[in-house]
Amino acid sequence: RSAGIIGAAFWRGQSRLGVHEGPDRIRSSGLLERLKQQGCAVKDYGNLVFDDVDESSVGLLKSVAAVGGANRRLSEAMKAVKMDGHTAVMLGGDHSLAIGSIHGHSAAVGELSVVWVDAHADINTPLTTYTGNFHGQPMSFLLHELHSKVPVLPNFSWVKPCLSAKDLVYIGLRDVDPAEHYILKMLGVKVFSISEVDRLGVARVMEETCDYVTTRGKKPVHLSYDIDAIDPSVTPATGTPVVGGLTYREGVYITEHLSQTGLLSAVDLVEVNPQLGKTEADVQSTVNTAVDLLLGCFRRLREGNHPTDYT
Ligand SMILES: N[C@@H](CCCCC(O)O)C(=O)O
Ligand SMILES: [Mn+2]
Ligand SMILES: [Mn+2]
Ligand SMILES: [Mn+2]
Repeated sequence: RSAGIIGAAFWRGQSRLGVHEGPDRIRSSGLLERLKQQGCAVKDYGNLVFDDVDESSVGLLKSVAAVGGANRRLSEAMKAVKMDGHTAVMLGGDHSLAIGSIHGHSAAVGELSVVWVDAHADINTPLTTYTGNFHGQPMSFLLHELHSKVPVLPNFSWVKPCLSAKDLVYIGLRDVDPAEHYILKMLGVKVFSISEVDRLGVARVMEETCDYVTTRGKKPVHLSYDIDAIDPSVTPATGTPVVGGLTYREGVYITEHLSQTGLLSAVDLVEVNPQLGKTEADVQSTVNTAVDLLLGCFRRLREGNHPTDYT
C-alpha cells in the first residue's frame, strides 16, 4: 500500500479563520512517520498553491471564484496522485474541497462510490444554501441528479458531475437543513444518521454500508471524512461542531472497516481548525484523532500490528 498526501490549505468555503492550518498541523503531529512505521509507503505532494482570485460574492455565495479555482487545482492534483498509483489522502482545509477531490479521483478511476462521514450533509445547492458557505454545498456539484439545479458560476465551468445518488452513503448526520433533507429523500440517498448508529451500532452500519456500495459491483471508494462527525468532546477544534457525535471508537471503527475491504482509493480529512481549540489540549485531541482516523485507513488495527516480513 502507498499513500499520496496532498495538503489543501484552503478556508474560503467557510468563514472561520484557521482551517487552512489543518494540513501542516496534521503533518507535524507525525502522520507521515506513523504511516511509514506501519509499513505504508508515503509520498508527500506538499501543499497546493492556489492562485489569487477575487473573493467577491455572487449574491449570498461567498468567494465563488476562489472556491472554484482552488477546487480546479485540487482536481488536477488528485488525478495525478491517483495516476501515480497511490491511495490519495487530501488534508483540508474546509469541506468545499471535496468538489475537487472527488472530481479528480473520478477523472482517474471513473465510476466510484462515496462514503461521506459528517454531522452535516453538505448537499445544499447554490440556490438552497442559507449561509452562502461552499463547505455546505460540495455534493450538489458532484451529483448527476442535481446538475440541473446548479447555476453557472465563475470558475466552476470545469466541474462535471461524476457521482450517482445511488453510489453515495452518509454516516453520522445530525444537523441537516430542511432543503437538504428534502433532497436526500427525493434522491433516495442512503443515510445512516446518528439515530441509525444508535439503533444499529457501528458494526452493522459498516456491514450495510459495504454491502450497499458493492451491490452493483465493487467500485473504488472515496471516503470524505469531516472531523466534525466525531463528538466535539473529542474533536472540538472545528468550525461547525454539533453535540451528540460519533465516539472516537466509532470513528476509528469506520476507517478500520473500510480499510479491510481493500476498496479504499482516496480519503479526505477536512475541517480541522487549530485556531478553534480553547486550549492546546483541545487542538491536540482533535489533530491526534484525525491522525488515528487516517492510520485506520491504512490497515492499522487496534488489536496490534506487526511488519508483514515477520512470519
Ligand atoms: N448546512 C450548513 C452547515 C454546513 C457545514 C459544512 C461542514 O459539514 O463541512 C450550511 O450549508 O452552511
Ligand atoms: Mn462537511
Ligand atoms: Mn460537517
Ligand atoms: Mn450531466
